[in-house]
Amino acid sequence: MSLLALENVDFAYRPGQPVLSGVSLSVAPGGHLGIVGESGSGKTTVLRLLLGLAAPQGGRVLSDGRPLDIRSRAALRAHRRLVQPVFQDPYTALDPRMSVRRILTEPLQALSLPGDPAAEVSRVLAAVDLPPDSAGRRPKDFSGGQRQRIAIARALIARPRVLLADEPVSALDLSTRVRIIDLLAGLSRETTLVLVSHDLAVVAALCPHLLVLERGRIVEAGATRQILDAPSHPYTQRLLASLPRLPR
Ligand SMILES: Nc1ncnc2c1ncn2[C@@H]1O[C@H](COP(=O)(O)OP(=O)(O)OP(=O)(O)O)[C@@H](O)[C@H]1O
Repeated sequence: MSLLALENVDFAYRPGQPVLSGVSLSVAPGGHLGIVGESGSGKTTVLRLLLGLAAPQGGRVLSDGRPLDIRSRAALRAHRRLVQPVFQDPYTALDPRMSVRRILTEPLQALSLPGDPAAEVSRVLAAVDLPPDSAGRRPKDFSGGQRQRIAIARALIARPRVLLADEPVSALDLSTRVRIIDLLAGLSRETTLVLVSHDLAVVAALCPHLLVLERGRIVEAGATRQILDAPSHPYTQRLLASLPRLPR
């Protein structure tokens, strides 16, 4: 069964201006999914719906097989335990006034998760390769790549089954990018990644499944390697020609 799905979803921020039309997708355990498309094609909006930050006007979002009603606090809490986000910019994603310990333990409190917070903080800091004494420091004491590690640790502390990542490395320099990609690639089998990225090399490295969005519609979906090798839709062909390619 899928962990997360969109079924025939329509969405508009403003009436009469559709942003997503008839979008269906399904995230199976371990089936890392990459989402690509031109700027404005609706990638971030797909992630917002998957996160439960907005509800579609047509179709439905399935959370662990059940229709998600974001008006229900209980349903949203259950959904947040299933799905956690990582955003693009590690500089704005972390509250500068908080210690790393507080940043990391906040989701535990918000979701009333069991377990010893100190042990959980140690667990996730180790998972993202940060030293244990990071907990007492503040975001300003860390580099961009280290801040993104903190953001990933915050997402992981709730032991989500799906990590939704919106351009998680595009704000980082090249060598840091590679290290964060390695970190995401090494996620435990229990965590499935849904990744939006402009960088096809990043998507190809992390996601065996790919979905191509053009102006709010899916024009191609399937095995990443197959689509990159032989894109069947003209939009995908143009997109591949205009985006950075994976060196082979
Ligand atoms: N909060 C909003 N209110 C109104 N329109 C919005 C809002 N957010 C996005 N849009 C519009 O919805 C469309 C899709 O935006 P979205 O951010 O999902 O695209 P994207 O593919 O993620 O783009 P990018 O790659 O530039 O981040 C765009 O036309 C955008 O202008």
